[in-house]
Amino acid sequence: MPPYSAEAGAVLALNAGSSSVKFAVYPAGPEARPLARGEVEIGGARPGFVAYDRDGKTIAQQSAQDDGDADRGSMPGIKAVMDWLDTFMGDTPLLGAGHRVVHGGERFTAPCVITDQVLAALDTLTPLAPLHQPASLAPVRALRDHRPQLRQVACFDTAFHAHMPDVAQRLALPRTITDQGVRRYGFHGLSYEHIARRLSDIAPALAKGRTIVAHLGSGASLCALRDGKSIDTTMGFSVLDGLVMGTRCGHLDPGVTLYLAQALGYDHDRLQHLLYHESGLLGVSGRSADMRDLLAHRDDPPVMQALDLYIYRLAREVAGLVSALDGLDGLVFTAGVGEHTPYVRARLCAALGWLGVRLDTQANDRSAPTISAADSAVQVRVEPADEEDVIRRCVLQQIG
Ligand SMILES: Nc1ncnc2c1ncn2[C@@H]1O[C@H](COP(=O)(O)OP(=O)(O)O)[C@@H](O)[C@H]1O
Ligand SMILES: CC(=O)OP(=O)(O)O
Ligand SMILES: [Mg+2]
Repeated sequence: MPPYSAEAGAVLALNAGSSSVKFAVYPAGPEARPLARGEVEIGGARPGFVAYDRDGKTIAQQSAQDDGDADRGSMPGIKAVMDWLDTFMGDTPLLGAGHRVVHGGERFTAPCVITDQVLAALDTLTPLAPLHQPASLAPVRALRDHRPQLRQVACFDTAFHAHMPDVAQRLALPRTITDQGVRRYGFHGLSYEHIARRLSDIAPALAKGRTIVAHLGSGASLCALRDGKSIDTTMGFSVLDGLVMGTRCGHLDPGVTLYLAQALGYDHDRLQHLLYHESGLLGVSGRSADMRDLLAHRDDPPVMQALDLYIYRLAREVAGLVSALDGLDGLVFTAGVGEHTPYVRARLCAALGWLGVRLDTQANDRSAPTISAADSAVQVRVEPADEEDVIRRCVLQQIG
């Protein structure tokens, strides 16, 4: 039985990303500490799920069977989590579940309860995020099948950027096109919202200032925060823009896609696969999309080229956002690579030396909360990503 007042009930937060679904169960009250959290691996070497208690102890571990459980579309992983949750919760009612939904389009700029109509509207956004949107909505459907009465809430990755200035949203295309929603949206908004809130708690001066947050995971983007609000970000119309990512290309001259289509006969599906799954660190290194693997093979020249390009493009994009912000007070690293890779942080900070960024090498090596030196003109921090907490707050607000 969970160690809290059972009558109060609990809420579930599901964060479907490109390589996993993270989940957390919380007491339905002001307490932000999850009762349990875990991760569903989709595909990969060991599909299945694992859950941890409040102290990080493994309390459930289950491998998917060999009968197609790795298929994300049918979300058997979620079913396994729900079965486990039924036991874990005992008589405690589950009051609601919240989901990270990658695309809210022009219509959904705030969290909302998912009705049949909302779900149908979110389905129509799939062409805007062809791989992520179905992955976001699959857990919604799986939960609806498992618990038809459960209230579900959608929390949008795009919403945090909905009020960026017009120049940051606009593409230099004819208005007949941009009027149809072809514009820059930005993503990873739940992660940025969490960091903005954290900064207001732990570094209020920085929270009011000009800060760039580097969300470096499988997908990667930067967000320029002024007074805690997004004023620009590196992902745009799609999750392909901006930084070099694990398997995505980042910023790419559109002429390349025209050339591939015309001269090399690439059709839509082949182009999509190339840009989403075969490019980025994987494409350049020819070895892996995983930063840990790449760091272990730095003596391999294509691996080093991939790392060099990753850092170079990060530094260029940071410089672009410094211009948008008219300067820089803070730089915050978050998500898998951002939190766990001193090498990437050290190289990026070295490339930003011209801005007065100075690193405390020892603090960086142990991924301390503050990794800039005392004489640095920019405060550099490391903060764990916690999209689940943002989802928790949205659920409590919507069902409260
Ligand atoms: N300890 C680590 N050292 C280096 N890289 C790591 C470490 N842990 C995770 N990563 C990197 O983080 C990536 C996943 O980040 P994460 O934020 O969990 O991604 P997502 O939420 O997009 O699935 C992995 O591909 C891996 O490259
Ligand atoms: C928006 C996006 O790229 O998400 P992820 O990092 O989970 O792939
Ligand atoms: Mg993520």
